Amino acid sequence: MADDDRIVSPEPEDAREDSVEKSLRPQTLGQYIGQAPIKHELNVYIQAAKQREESLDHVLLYGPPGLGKTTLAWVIANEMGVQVRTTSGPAIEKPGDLVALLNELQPGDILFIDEIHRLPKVVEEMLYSAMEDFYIDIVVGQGPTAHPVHFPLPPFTLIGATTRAGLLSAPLRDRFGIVEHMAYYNANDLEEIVLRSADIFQTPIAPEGAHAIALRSRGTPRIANRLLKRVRDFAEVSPDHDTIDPEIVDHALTLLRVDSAGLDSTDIKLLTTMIDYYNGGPVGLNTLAANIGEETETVAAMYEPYLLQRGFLKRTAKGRVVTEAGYRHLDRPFPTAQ
Ligand SMILES: Nc1ncnc2c1ncn2[C@@H]1O[C@H](COP(=O)(O)OP(=O)(O)OP(=O)(O)O)[C@@H](O)[C@H]1O
Ligand SMILES: [Mg+2]
Repeated sequence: MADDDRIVSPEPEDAREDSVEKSLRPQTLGQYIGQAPIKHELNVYIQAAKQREESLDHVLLYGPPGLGKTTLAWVIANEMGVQVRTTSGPAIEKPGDLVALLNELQPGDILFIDEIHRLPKVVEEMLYSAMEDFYIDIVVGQGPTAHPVHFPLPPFTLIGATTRAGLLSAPLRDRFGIVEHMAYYNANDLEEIVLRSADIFQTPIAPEGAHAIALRSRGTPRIANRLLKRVRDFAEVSPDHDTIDPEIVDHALTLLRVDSAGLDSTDIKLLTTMIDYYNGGPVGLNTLAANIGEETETVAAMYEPYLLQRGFLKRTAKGRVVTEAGYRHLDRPFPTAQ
């Protein structure tokens, strides 16, 4: 199965899912569920910036895909009462693309750059003066007529989002006054997100049903919303379930091969390969990836983070090791030292 076909992939499935997501996006900090420490901090900075009638300091949001970075950027714009322009690192190919974007900003506006770790170096370097002192120097013309032009910018806020904070250069990272790490959501927050989305879809759901979906959503709102949509289909065609309850959730997600902890068949293959062929580890990531027929990068980015976070896997100096909780989840006896 290709990675982007995984029902529990944290990446958006397609353009259709993208548009459903837009309809589910909270508009205000009050509607934004979970991430309490981040909301609290941002609320202070937003109120302070508004009182001083200044633009908000630049914000860097980092964390795994699907946790609500893009959503939060729109919420911030809404709370500040400013416009937001969105783009992404790979979309800004040359300095002229950045100039065009910056040129359209009104004072206080937000420029949102997704996947900011993928900005070309020349563009990144232009951002330094833009972020720090609100100007850029560009060279106009070619050959003997080329001359530098000093281009002042309105005060603006850059919001950068990245799943790979470690790939950002220090000079860029240091220019963000506000740096927030997005954490996986707990089951209560995900339950609330599912209930809110079901309300928007006008789908009847029991709180226990929402909780059952939450437990299988890998700490990720995007996955919670996707599982809700799939379960809703099952509930709608089922003669004896008009409300989503734990029974129909279990039925639907078992058919879709998402287990009680949100693991799919690849996650399980990964863990059982480690147990059956390597005594639970330690195993190197490359070896493991080759064994289950996946790219190392894919295992590192898509499978491992959640297994680590759930405590089914741990990293050691010698490689990855299946934990006792991992064995228990698979109903396998944990080997005791002899
Ligand atoms: N705190 C939240 N409360 C309610 N819904 C949320 C929250 N966070 C995210 N969502 C929902 O989850 C979906 C994914 O969020 P979003 O697109 O912002 O994720 P992302 O972190 O930008 O992902 P990516 O890294 O793939 O760009 C959206 O449909 C959004 O409505
Ligand atoms: Mg996003």
